[in-house]
Amino acid sequence: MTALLEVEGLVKHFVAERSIFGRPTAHVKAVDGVSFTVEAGKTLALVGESGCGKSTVSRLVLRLIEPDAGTVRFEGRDLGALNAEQLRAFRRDAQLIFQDPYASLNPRMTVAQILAEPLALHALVPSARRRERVEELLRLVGLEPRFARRYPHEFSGGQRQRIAIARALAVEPKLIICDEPVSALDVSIRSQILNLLRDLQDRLKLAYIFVSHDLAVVKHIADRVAVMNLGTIVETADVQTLFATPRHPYSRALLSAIPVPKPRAKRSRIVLEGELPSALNPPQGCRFHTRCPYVIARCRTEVPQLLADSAGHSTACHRTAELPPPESIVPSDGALSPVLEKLVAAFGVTAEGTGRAGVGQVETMPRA
Ligand SMILES: Nc1ncnc2c1ncn2[C@@H]1O[C@H](COP(=O)(O)OP(=O)(O)OP(=O)(O)O)[C@@H](O)[C@H]1O
Repeated sequence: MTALLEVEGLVKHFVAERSIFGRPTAHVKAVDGVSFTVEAGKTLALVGESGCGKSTVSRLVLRLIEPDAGTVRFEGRDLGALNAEQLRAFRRDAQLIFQDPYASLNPRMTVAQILAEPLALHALVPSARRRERVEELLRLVGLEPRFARRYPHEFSGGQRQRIAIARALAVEPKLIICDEPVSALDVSIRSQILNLLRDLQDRLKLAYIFVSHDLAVVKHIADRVAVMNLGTIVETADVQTLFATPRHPYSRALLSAIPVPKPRAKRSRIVLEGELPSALNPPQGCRFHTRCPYVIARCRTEVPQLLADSAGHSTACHRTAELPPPESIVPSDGALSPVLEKLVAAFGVTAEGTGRAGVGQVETMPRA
């Protein structure tokens, strides 16, 4: 069966510097050969530190920017080969929800106008039925229909994200890209929005690409996870598999950086040593080698391929077979899974008091 979305070999380099004659002299390798699939009705989480290329992948998938190379197929059709009318139809099928709903909602429009706009644009509902559909959409995201007359500034952050979700749903999409949809929200309402997204997925058979730097949130929502580092995917697996047996040293470091809810709990956070590389000048060979505790000579010269095992767990690391099992390096006070189960219950905890790096960030120290 064909996946809803198939992304293959996607590349996007941005010009970072030009000579005085206007010729490009430096490029940011934002996305450099990314491949993944998303099944209908399922969630793929794209995780990684800030600047690893998650948002650029999202914009490429939605064809908001053109790739330098690679293909994106939606329901088997190459988006690069669509004519204007087909691209318009695709824009209905695939929607985007942003981190900051306030910035994405027009402050001068009422909620009714905001939700009616896509209905009119895609000629989905006759004008006489629009009010009814707006009320239906509000109920779908847990808001009262009487809110339709209000403006975005009259709502809380969580309510505004519900309005943004309702607007995305107005066109009955098959895929929604959620770009850090709960990062800007209060911890107390993050779980409400995540539960809403899951509930809507079950009811409407939606597929999500869930972009996040926060693995604790990802555990709660994803079916599959793709871990990105400097424009490439280094590991991809089912969510349970990735959390229980992360293979790539970068995934292990990211997982160990999830804050533990109990301040006194023993934890063994992996603090990486070495130079923090940039997408402007990524390291040769494996892009993680400057920070990898298991680096060998081969890693400095040869790019590791993303290779899948028979269970569909893919890793791009020359040393996958030789590394110690994650249990021996991650927690010092018990198995990984129970620790993470507690995190799920308490996800959304901040990085306060857990080290210098933020949530989802790997702490990197210069090598002595
Ligand atoms: N239009 C652009 N022009 C030049 N460089 C860009 C552009 N857009 C993104 N970049 C660069 O590409 C790299 C990847 O950026 P991207 O926003 O995709 O990462 P991200 O993982 O989504 O990070 P964040 O979580 O901080 O948004 C970064 O180095 C960024 O500075």
